[in-house]
Amino acid sequence: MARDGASRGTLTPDLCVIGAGSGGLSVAAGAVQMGASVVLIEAGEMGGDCLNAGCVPSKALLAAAKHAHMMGAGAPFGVRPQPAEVDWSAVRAHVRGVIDAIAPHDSQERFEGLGVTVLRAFARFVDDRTVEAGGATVRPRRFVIATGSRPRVPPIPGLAETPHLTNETLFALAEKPAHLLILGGGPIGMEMAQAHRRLGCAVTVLEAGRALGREDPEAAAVALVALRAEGVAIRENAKVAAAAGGDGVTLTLEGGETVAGSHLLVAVGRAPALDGLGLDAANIAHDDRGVTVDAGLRSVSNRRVYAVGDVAGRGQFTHLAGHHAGLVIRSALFRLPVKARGDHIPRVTFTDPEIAAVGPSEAEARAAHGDRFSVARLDLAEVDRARAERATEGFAKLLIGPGGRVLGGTVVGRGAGELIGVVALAVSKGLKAGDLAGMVAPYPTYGEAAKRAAGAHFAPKLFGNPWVKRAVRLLARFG
Ligand SMILES: Cc1cc2nc3c(=O)[nH]c(=O)nc-3n(C[C@H](O)[C@H](O)[C@H](O)COP(=O)(O)OP(=O)(O)OC[C@H]3O[C@@H](n4cnc5c(N)ncnc54)[C@H](O)[C@@H]3O)c2cc1C
Ligand SMILES: NC(=O)c1ccc[n+]([C@@H]2O[C@H](COP(=O)([O-])OP(=O)(O)OC[C@H]3O[C@@H](n4cnc5c(N)ncnc54)[C@H](O)[C@@H]3O)[C@@H](O)[C@H]2O)c1
Repeated sequence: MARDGASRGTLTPDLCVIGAGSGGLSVAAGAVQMGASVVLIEAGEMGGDCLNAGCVPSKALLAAAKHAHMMGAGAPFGVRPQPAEVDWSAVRAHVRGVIDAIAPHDSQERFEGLGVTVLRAFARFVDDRTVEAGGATVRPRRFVIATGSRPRVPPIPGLAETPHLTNETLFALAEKPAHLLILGGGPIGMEMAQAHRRLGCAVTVLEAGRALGREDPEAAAVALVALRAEGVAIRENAKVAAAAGGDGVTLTLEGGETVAGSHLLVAVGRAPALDGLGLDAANIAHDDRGVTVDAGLRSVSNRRVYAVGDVAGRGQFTHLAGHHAGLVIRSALFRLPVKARGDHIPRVTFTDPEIAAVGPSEAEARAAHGDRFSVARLDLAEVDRARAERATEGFAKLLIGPGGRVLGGTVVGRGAGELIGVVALAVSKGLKAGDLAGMVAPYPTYGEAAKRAAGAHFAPKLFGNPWVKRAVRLLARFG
C-alpha cells in the first residue's frame, strides 16, 4: 500500500482527519469502527507529540529518575541507601523502548487494519472543501483538524542562534547534560528539571514569573520545596535578556547577571501547529490560540471543519484531545448537539510530589459563589498509608459550592494523579460532598484522602453541633 498520497487521485470520504496524534487517532479509530469512511493524514510520526516527544518519553524518563532517587533515599525505612549509577545510554534505551512498546497501537498498520486510509504527507487546504496531501486530493464530507502544537521559542536576542533543546529534541539527546538550564517553570520545565536532577545533572530553572504558576499556589509551594530540596535551582521572576552559545550556553538576565550551563531546554509554552495548512484559503478563522471553534468544536467560519486537541485552543492534554474526539464523532457522524465543557477535565503535573487538579481555582470559585463556597481539606499527614510510606507532604482540597456540590479540587502528594479521578467524576456528574464522604475507600490507601477531605466539610456540622448531641441523648432514653 502506498505510504504517501501520490497514487491516490481524489478521495471523497466521510471524514478527513489531519494529524495522527492523540486527537486525530481517536477520531479516526472511533469513526471508522462506527462505519464511516476515513482518510487520516500525518506529516510526521504516527502518534504525534504524546507518543514521540511528550507524555510517553517524559513519563518514562521520570520513572527512571524516580528509581535513581529511591536508591539514595532508603535510610528512613531502615534500608541502606546506595548512590545510583546512571548509565545515560541505557536510560535513553529505556525511554525508546517504552515508545516502541506503545507505537504499534498508533501505527499506520493498525489504522489501515481498521479500514482507515492513511496518507503520510503534509496536508494543505486549497479551498474551503479540499485538502491536498502529497499527490492526493481529499474532498470529504467533514474535516477534523488535529495538528497539535509546537514549542514556542521566545524572541530573546541571540536565542535563535544559540543551540537549544525543545521537547522535540530533548529525548534523543545522546549525552548527559552536565548542567541543564531550563527556560520556563511550567509543567514541562519542572517535570524535566526533576527528572534530570535525579539522573545526576545540575539543573537551573529560569522562570519569568512564578514557577508552576498555573497551579494552586499552596500546592505549587509543596512541590517547589521538594524540588529545591533535591537540588534543583529555581530562579523565579528571572527575565532573560540575551542568550549566547560557545562552550555551552550563557544566559544574561535583565540587570546583567549571567547564568551558564552546558545545555538549554526551552519550555515556555506552545503555539498551535497551523503553519502551511492553508487555513485562509479555506475560510477557517484562527488566532494565536488555534482554530476558532464554537462550543461544539466546529469552526465558526467553515462549518465543514472541526478542530480537536491542542489546536482547538482549549488546553493541551492528551485526555482532553481524546474527550474532544468523542464529541466530534457524535456531532459529525450522528449530528447530535455537543458542547465541550472544561470544568471536569483533570490536569496533573507529574513532579514528585504530583500536583493534580480539576475545576476552577479557589479564587475563581470564591469569586463566583461568595458565601456559598467553602474549602474542605485534609493533610496527607493524616492518611495512614502516607505515614507508612513516609510521603506525608501534601494535601487534598475540595472546593464545595452551593448545595454541597463539588466544584473541583486539588491534590498534591504521592499518587495525586490517581486520586483526582474520583474528584473529576464528582465534578462531571454534579455529585455532592456527601457523596464523596459516603464512599467507602479501601484502607490503607491514598484514596481515603478525597473521602476524608469531604468528611471534613461535615465534621463541624456533625461533631460540634449541640442539636445533634441533644438528639442522640434523647433517642438513647428510648432504650
Ligand atoms: C514534554 C511534554 C509532556 C507532556 N505530558 C503530558 C502528560 O503527561 N499528560 C497529558 O495529558 N498531556 C501531556 N502533554 C501534552 C500532550 O502531548 C498534547 O496535549 C497532545 O499530544 C495533543 O494531541 P493532539 O492530537 O492535539 O496533537 P499531537 O499529538 O501533537 O498530534 C498532531 C499531529 O499532527 C501532525 N501534523 C501537524 N500539521 C500537519 C499537517 N499540516 N499535515 C499533516 N499532519 C500534520 C503532527 O506531525 C502530529 O503528529 C505533554 C506535552 C509535552 C510537549
Ligand atoms: N503533565 C502534563 O499533563 C503535562 C506535562 C507537560 C506539558 N503539558 C502540556 O503542555 C503545555 C505546555 O507546557 P509548558 O511548560 O511549555 O508551558 P506553560 O505555558 O504551561 O508554562 C510555561 C512557563 O514558561 C514561563 N515563561 C514564558 N516565557 C518565558 C521566558 N521568556 N523566560 C522564562 N520563562 C518564561 C511562563 O511564565 C510559564 O510559567 C502545558 O500547559 C500542558 O498543557 C502537560
